[in-house]
Amino acid sequence: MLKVGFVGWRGMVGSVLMDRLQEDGEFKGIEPVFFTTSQVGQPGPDIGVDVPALKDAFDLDALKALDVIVTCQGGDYTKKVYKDLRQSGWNGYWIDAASTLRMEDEATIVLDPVNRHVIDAQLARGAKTFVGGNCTVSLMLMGLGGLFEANMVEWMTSMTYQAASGSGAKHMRELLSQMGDLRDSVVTDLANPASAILEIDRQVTARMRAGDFPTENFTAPLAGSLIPWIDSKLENGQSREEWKGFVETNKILGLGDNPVPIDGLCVRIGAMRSHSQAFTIKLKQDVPLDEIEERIAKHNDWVKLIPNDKEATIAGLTPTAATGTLDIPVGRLRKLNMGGEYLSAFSVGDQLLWGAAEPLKRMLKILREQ
Ligand SMILES: NC(=O)C1=CN([C@@H]2O[C@H](COP(=O)(O)OP(=O)(O)OC[C@H]3O[C@@H](n4cnc5c(N)ncnc54)[C@H](OP(=O)(O)O)[C@@H]3O)[C@@H](O)[C@H]2O)C=CC1
Ligand SMILES: N[C@@H](CC(=O)OP(=O)(O)O)C(=O)O
Repeated sequence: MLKVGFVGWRGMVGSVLMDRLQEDGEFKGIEPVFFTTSQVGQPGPDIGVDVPALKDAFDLDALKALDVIVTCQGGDYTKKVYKDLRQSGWNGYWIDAASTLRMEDEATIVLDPVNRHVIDAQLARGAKTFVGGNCTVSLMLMGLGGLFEANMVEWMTSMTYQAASGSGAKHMRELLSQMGDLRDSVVTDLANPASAILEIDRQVTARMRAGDFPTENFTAPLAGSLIPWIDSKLENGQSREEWKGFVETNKILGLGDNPVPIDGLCVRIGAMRSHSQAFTIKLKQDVPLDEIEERIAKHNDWVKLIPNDKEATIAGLTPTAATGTLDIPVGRLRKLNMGGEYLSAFSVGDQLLWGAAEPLKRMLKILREQ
């Protein structure tokens, strides 16, 4: 039985991973050991099987006793521990949610419904480091995998609408605080249907711009607004989140010297935990829409084709519909005015499930079944 260490299990991504492992009965097939950076010696989580007290996540000797380490603790932890652990001779499997190692040669980005062939080839050549992809990239590939599988994409743009959870738990709280603050600022006028909406709007805008509006985490108002920048700036003017769209997609697909050009703008919006994306796709050929729909729908068990009409779209193609589910709704599929090779699409997905925890859970299962 594989001895599997979990680090970062009580964080937001880690908690979702714990839930999914329990739901699928995965703990029964492994010997789990739980680690912490702050609560050494405290009892481990209740997962339906006995677990030892929490161990120190920086104790290399304790880590070296493991066959597999699964970490959702974040990039700083990976930076502190991974290299020393490998240099100490540990040759176990490292499964990581953080971006730190993703583009390293020794790392494979895991999204098995899309790149099981790449994962299997890497395992066969002895690879030991497996990293979950960026959430927008994984969610895009879960939605449009059928087009990439059929080698139909010449290039693509992705314009994202990313939820607060992508920045972490504190940011989700801040979004709600901002929403509540705005509502509180006009509560009396709002209750009066005869009040002037432009006066309410003036008060709300003044509140968003006020020095004491809660923006400590986002550093800008998000509720009632948006933030068209995610992560740091690169020299070419892209944000780091935008850069990941091209490099990670092509690495996941194993396209090497023949990458598909992908670029776009990443925008934070006031959704809680589901990311949305609008795509413009240049196809290699003018393929009929019904064939495109079929390829998308048949690619995996989670993609859910939403008919391109208003009722179906507003019912099924939203963060409200997708959150908390493994569904990847894809809709707004139509040919654009630019010509038959130009396709639009819109997709949504829970960024803590397929965007973070689910690929890691499935990688652990792949190792267990080897
Ligand atoms: N948020 C996201 O959307 C995504 C995140 N990731 C990666 O996962 C990493 C972790 O992200 P996320 O889960 O959001 O981080 P969290 O901040 O929720 O958790 C990280 C760690 O903080 C510690 N912690 C301190 N106080 C608390 C508390 N009150 N409740 C829970 N944990 C606490 C825990 O470590 P300890 O038990 O040791 O104290 C926990 O493992 C990120 O840094 C990123 O690399 C990847 C994809 C998406
Ligand atoms: N950057 C993503 C979340 C995330 O954690 O991405 P990555 O795993 O690539 O660091 C977002 O803000 O929505």
